[in-house]
Amino acid sequence: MQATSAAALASLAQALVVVSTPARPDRSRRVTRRLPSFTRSPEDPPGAHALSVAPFVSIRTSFRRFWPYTHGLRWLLAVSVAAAILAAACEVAAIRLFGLITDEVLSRQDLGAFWTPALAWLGLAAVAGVASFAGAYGAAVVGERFLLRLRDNVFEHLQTLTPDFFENRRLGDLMARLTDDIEAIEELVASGLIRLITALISAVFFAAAAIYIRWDLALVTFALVPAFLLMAKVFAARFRHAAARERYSNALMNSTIEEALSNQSLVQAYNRQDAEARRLHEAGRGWLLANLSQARLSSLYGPAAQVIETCCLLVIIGVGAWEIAEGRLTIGGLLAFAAYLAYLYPAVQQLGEIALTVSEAAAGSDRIMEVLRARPAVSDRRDAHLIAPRSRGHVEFLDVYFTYPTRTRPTLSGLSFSALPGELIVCTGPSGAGKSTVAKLLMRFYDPTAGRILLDGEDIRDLPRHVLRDRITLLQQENLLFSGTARDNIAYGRPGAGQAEIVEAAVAAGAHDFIRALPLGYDTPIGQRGRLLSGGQRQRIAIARALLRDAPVLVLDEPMTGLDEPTALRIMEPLRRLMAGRTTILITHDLRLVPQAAEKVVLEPGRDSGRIRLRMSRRQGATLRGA
Ligand SMILES: Nc1ncnc2c1ncn2[C@@H]1O[C@H](COP(=O)(O)OP(=O)(O)OP(=O)(O)O)[C@@H](O)[C@H]1O
Repeated sequence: MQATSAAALASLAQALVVVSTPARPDRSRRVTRRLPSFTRSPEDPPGAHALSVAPFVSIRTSFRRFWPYTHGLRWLLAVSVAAAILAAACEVAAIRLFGLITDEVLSRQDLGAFWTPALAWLGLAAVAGVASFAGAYGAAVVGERFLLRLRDNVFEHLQTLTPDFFENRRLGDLMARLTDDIEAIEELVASGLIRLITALISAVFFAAAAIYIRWDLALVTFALVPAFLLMAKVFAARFRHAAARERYSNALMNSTIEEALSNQSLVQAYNRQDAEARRLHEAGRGWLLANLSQARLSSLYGPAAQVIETCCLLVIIGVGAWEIAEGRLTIGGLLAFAAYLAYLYPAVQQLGEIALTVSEAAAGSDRIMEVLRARPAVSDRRDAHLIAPRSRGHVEFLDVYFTYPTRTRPTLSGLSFSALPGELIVCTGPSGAGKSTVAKLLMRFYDPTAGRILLDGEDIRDLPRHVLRDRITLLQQENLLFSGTARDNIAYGRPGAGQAEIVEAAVAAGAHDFIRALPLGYDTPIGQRGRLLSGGQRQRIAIARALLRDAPVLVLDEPMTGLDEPTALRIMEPLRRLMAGRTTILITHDLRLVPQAAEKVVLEPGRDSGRIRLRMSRRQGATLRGA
């Protein structure tokens, strides 16, 4: 008889535990993906070498680095934790009521005793519901605001880096860092922290409640808790490597997609669609392998935890049945005890899972830390100051030497020239001689290795970079336009410019007529990088933008590139208007459109030493501007 009731109890307890086991929250808002080993795999498609693996940083260092971003959100973080704790406390009390109902109502078959605890239970459920909502929503607000703030900050930092940083990286990889990796940090610092505190406090609550009912029985079952934690520790180390591998293959895949799609006209013109599809397939396969290995680890973790949980359950049922038979425990007491454990183990298990999520998040954090550690090739001096409020536009290169950081041979060796205010200097020479490098040095994208560059007699390193760049307009070889409207692109030269000024600049640039003929006039979208326009039209928009900017120094880097002769001739007039009254450095290897008499700086790669020699000829007479 006793054996039958013990068996019934056991199955009841089992059912209770199954039913009352709380739903486990998603471990991560991102899909978690893991892999055990991390070396660049032979499956990596070509181009993988352009990606680097971020060095591992300790989780504590990552946390300390990003914790300040929670500033102003910490109160909400505390509220979320408090609400989650309140919800857990309500659950503890509800389980107690359940035990009470079992003993007082079900065992004694006394319906009269049912109503008071039932109402109390209902009240607790309502409070727990509100608290859960507040906790979850509060955590979401903290997480999202944290993400926004961190992304803004990382993006701002990226914009302080000089163009060489971007030239040495793949855009898809940077995009992945600004999206997925930043989310990973959020899981480490904001939602991860909330989950950790909540799980810890829930574990303490349910453990205390179980001890309250039967401390000796509780101690027996707690003995298995360290097994959970040990298991999580073993898994966590593998997860970190797996996540790093996944981050890497994700970035590789993003880069492949970004490059293939942004160069579609080239891909199609060269019939390379299949090759690009294969490249993406290989990158996708790498990602697939990474995800499958992660899935293996995740799938192993669940059943392993289940085994430990089942051991605990069997101990409770066995000992509990015996205790009831001995009259030392009521059925309600055993059920409540089992229910507490049913809540306790997921909380403990969640603690273990948080360790895994944090390990995974750390892989994303490593990649963001790497970006944040990057320093611009040039920076403002502490004592950088504004010299004259208006620049005359006198540019001088004094014995300038320059070697690119990734090169050993100098690109410029002892370059000297001077452009007086309003003067035109033509910088010419064969391809690769260093002409565009002159523009990069003047804009301070790099600093000379030796020698000085002066603007109005002051070393440009003594000027704040934004002041220097306000005084120089760069019209690049490749016309860089945004995907907005014609108006947006011209106004980019001077934010806040009115319609009349925009039209005036467009008229002077010879762009007004074709813009007016566009379907929506100035409001016509010009496509990604202005690709809905012709090369000459793009150039004229760029000239209008430069006119609006109205800086005293103008650097024209191969302004006729890609234009046929008639188009180039049509551009000459707007260019002349742009150059009028400005110091102009015209970089070109094509002297056909440059008057013979223009003053020239000729860059020549040296024949014997491989160094670059400078020959400069200054001639008087008509210049392009005056022609
Ligand atoms: N970011 C860079 N990092 C390393 N080397 C570079 C970088 N940019 C240019 N170089 C090298 O510096 C040299 C000069 O390049 P630059 O672009 O100044 O030549 P250029 O005279 O303007 O050529 P072109 O007329 O073909 O545009 C080249 O050998 C080039 O490979």
